[in-house]
Amino acid sequence: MTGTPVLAARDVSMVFGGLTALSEVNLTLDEGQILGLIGPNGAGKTTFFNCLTGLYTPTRGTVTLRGTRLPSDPAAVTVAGVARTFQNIRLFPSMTALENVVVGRHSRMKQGPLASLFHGPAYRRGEQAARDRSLELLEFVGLGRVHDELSRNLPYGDQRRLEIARALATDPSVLLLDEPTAGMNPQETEATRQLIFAIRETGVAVVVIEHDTKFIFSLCDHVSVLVQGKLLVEGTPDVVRGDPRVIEAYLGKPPDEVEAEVRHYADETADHTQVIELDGGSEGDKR
Ligand SMILES: Nc1ncnc2c1ncn2[C@@H]1O[C@H](COP(=O)(O)OP(=O)(O)OP(=O)(O)O)[C@@H](O)[C@H]1O
Repeated sequence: MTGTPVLAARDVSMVFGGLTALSEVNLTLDEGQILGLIGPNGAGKTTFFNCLTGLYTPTRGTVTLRGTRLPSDPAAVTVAGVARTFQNIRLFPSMTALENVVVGRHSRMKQGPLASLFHGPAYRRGEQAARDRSLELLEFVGLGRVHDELSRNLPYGDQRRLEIARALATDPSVLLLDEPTAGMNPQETEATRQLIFAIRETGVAVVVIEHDTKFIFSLCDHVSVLVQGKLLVEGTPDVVRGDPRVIEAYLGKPPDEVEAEVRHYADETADHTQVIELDGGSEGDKR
């Protein structure tokens, strides 16, 4: 792909005291791409997301969005067009699903303090537009029917999707998802895979952290593998899953089991492709 990447990290390092959590990590995310970030526990994946979203200021290196350097300020990064979800769900439990999404929408609104103080017509129009867009997004993620439920009463999988709707409410160019299928059953995981394809179709590029490699390899155009804070391998799912260093480092298998693992993944993917074709899968499936 040519042109300026939508998101680029160059030589990002993050040192906590004596611990180097990230060492000169690079990432290039192109328009329309779904990129997977995998690696063992403690590899630095969430730290990297924190550096991309301004929560941490990298010790060294830069992060740019369409060529412009991003500030070390999470709110400003959101306004610039990078949204994220967290590994641990961070909803407002006593608010409804709709209210949670409207909160995300507010980061996009340009209401001045006087408008909100006097609740004038401009304020009311803005609030109505935020509500309408939030309802649309709830429909998009499959939660329209429960928009009035308190978020704490929603099943776990729905809470994860609600977080995605709230992130989308900020109108991002890039969406970062930290373990979006953690704790989900296979049906919910598949629904999430389809949702991410649908998000890409709306023009949002996506980076996904996930431990479920089957999910990552069947979802992503490009996969980066972090091990001990360093980029070990990157490339297409085929390149990455066939790399013995990945299987050995990531799955902790001794070399003589590597070949069996590679065969296992290849077989599973072949089976999966067949199911999708029988079901007449979407465009996203065929990528
Ligand atoms: N704020 C912090 N202060 C000190 N050390 C930190 C901080 N945040 C992360 N670390 C350390 O950085 C390393 C990378 O952690 P990180 O959470 O980024 O890994 P991860 O790949 O996301 O792991 P997991 O898959 O378990 O979520 C770990 O050794 C962790 O203890």
